[in-house]
Amino acid sequence: MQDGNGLDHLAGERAMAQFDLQAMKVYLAGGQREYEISTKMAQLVANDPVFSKEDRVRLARKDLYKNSLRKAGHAWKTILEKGLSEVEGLKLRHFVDEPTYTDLHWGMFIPAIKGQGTEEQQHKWLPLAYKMAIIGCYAQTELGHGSNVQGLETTATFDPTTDEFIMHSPTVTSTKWWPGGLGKASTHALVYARLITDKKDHGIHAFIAPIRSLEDHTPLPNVTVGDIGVKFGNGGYNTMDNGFLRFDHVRIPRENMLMRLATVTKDGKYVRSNKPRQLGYGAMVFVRQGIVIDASIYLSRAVTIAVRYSAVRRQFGNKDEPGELQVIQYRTQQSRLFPLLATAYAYRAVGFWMKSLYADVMKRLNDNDFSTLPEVHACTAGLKSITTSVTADGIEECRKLCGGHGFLCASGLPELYAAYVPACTYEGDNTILLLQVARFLLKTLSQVSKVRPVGTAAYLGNIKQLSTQNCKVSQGHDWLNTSVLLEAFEARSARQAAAVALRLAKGSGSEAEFQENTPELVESARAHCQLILVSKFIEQLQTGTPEGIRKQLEVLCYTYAFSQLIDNAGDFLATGYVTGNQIALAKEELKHMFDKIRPNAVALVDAFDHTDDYLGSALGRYDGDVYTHLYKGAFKESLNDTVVVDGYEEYLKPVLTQNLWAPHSKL
Ligand SMILES: CCCCCCCCCCCCCCCCCCCCCC(=O)SCCNC(=O)CCNC(=O)[C@H](O)C(C)(C)COP(=O)(O)OP(=O)(O)OC[C@H]1O[C@@H](n2cnc3c(N)ncnc32)[C@H](O)[C@@H]1OP(=O)(O)O
Ligand SMILES: Cc1cc2nc3c(=O)[nH]c(=O)nc-3n(C[C@H](O)[C@H](O)[C@H](O)COP(=O)(O)OP(=O)(O)OC[C@H]3O[C@@H](n4cnc5c(N)ncnc54)[C@H](O)[C@@H]3O)c2cc1C
Repeated sequence: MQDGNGLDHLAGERAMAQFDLQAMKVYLAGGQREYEISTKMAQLVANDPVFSKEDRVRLARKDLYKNSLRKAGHAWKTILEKGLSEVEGLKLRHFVDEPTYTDLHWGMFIPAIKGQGTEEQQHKWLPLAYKMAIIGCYAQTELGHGSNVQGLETTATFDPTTDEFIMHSPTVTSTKWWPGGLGKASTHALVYARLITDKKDHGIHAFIAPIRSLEDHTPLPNVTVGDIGVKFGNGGYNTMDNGFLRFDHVRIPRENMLMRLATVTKDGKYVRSNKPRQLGYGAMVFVRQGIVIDASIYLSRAVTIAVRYSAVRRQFGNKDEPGELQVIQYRTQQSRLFPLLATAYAYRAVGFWMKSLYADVMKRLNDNDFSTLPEVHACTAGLKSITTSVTADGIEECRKLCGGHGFLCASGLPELYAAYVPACTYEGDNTILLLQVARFLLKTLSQVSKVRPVGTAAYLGNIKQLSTQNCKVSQGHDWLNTSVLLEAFEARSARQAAAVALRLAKGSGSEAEFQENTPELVESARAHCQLILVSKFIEQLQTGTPEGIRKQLEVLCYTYAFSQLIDNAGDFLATGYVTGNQIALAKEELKHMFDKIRPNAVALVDAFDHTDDYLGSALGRYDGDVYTHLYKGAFKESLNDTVVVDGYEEYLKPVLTQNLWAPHSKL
């Protein structure tokens, strides 16, 4: 059997690297301490058989889910027994690499209580949640409404005679539908419902509703709850018990309404705090900011697989070189693969920045400073949208880049895609989120003469200059100036936003006109987000990047920016800021960047430091021994458990042995 020469090829690839690999690993991990924790947790998970991912795509749903419960329980036990810190626990969860109920418990239930609960409520619920004596989920979406949160139908009606809320699901469409962890695991749900006091509807508020017995886990009286069914793909998101939930006049104590933003008194009086109601969306902002770095991780996994495999795989050849060519040598392969590699790096850098942005807004909110909230909302919503869409498409592109073998589950790519693609929908449908960004841009532009825009919208303060001056690039290397590049992205975004704002301003201001212009609004939001991504990648590079990796990061940064410019050339040209010739010059520069990436490509994906266990891919193995492992893998296929397939006697043999012509055959 041919072993594909994989080992030799990747060793040769690694020898070509022109940067400090270790420094890059530390940079991508977010620092030396994070790097050490990451390495430790990756080993811990890889060496523990309970966390094995083997056969995940072959398990029936019930077994898959039970195994996922086993892993989550074991993870929790490991965290407690080893006394792991929060950062270590999160890393452990990361390497376990399975969506599960604990994600929603820690990722949304707890943050929502922290953000919306009073101090007293936090003291009551958080200790229980922290020791997992209760398991919580985030029950917002219903069968009838997900994006339109204000349209939710579940009611929480206050009964002053008993000092309780009556939780009720009045219609089929009011059934809670989708919450992760709700289906089978949760004991409590954070329910978003219409608050009604004295027949008055005060809109959507959050309530903690017990849903399962803490004694035997059975649903509480008048609660109907279960799993919504099998989802897209094998394995993937099917380890999660996304659930449904209905209440039939279920009573909960008044104190179970989270009352930081609004209160209902014992006698039924509704009192709003002076804090903005948008703080009720805080858990979503928290998760959205984290999704950007997650996008980088998922994309980097796919890219690692595709780059390593492209260096191992050989097809055709040319007269000038002996043997067949590695497919990574082909320009078309590079032009599809290297921008994705650069994108994974870009999202990592921007993800780091998002963390600081979020930390800053939290500090401000604690000091009752709400001034940056709209910008942070636009940023988190927009970048969540762009990065998840690009990553989902990027994983699929990596699958295609691996040819036929990419279609096998052994490549790791189909399951990666299935687990990732719902990120385009959950935590806000990506189009809905871009429309939020567009509304923010319109509002900012409408106030630009009075209020100087700040943060990521600051460039809109220069709208006049950006609308009148054109791009100065006359030779390819003119593009290798970050201010020239940034100005191009700023001008394109400012002009697109201004154009649609002007069109709307000329109209009657009706909702129908707004709707008519939503495609352009979405495009302008996308342009704004692409500008943020490019500018923050550049900014991150300019702030203390170690010498041994700076050059490579610059190459990746230009690769990212040029590919964005070229992929969106239509928009750039339509704004009139750049010419066709300038785009052509950027294309040439991009090819030069590919030449610089090529000798470093394998080392650049090694720097992501994904272990073989975590990647779970025969094509993306560190040693490049692809063919041996694909071949060995086939013997794990359950159809090969017997040499003669089950079903032969009943169904194959009769076909083979009847020896009759089909009645109407003309053969
Ligand atoms: C192993 C064990 C080990 C243990 C170890 C530990 C393991 C731990 C593991 C931990 C891992 C963690 C990972 C988590 C994973 C999670 C997975 C994901 C799950 C997915 C969850 C979900 O899927 S959960 C549902 C999300 N469902 C949406 O996402 C609905 C979208 N729909 C909207 O989001 C709104 O509905 C929409 C459109 C804005 C209209 O809102 P609306 O109706 O109120 O109307 P408007 O548009 O008028 O907005 C009114 C004004 O609010 C402003 N504004 C709007 N939103 C704002 C906001 N967020 N912040 C600030 N401001 C905001 C806006 O800008 C306006 O401002 P202005 O008035 O100034 O213009
Ligand atoms: C795997 C997964 C996990 C989830 N986990 C949770 C959870 O834990 N808790 C929870 O509460 N929810 C959860 N959800 C639900 C999720 O948050 C919603 O599905 C999401 O917010 C989208 O809402 P929707 O389903 O109502 O889509 P819809 O809004 O019905 O979208 C359908 C289509 O209509 C378009 N559309 C809708 N409104 C407009 C508009 N105004 N303008 C233009 N286009 C529009 C959308 O762009 C989309 O193309 C989960 C969903 C998934 C898939």
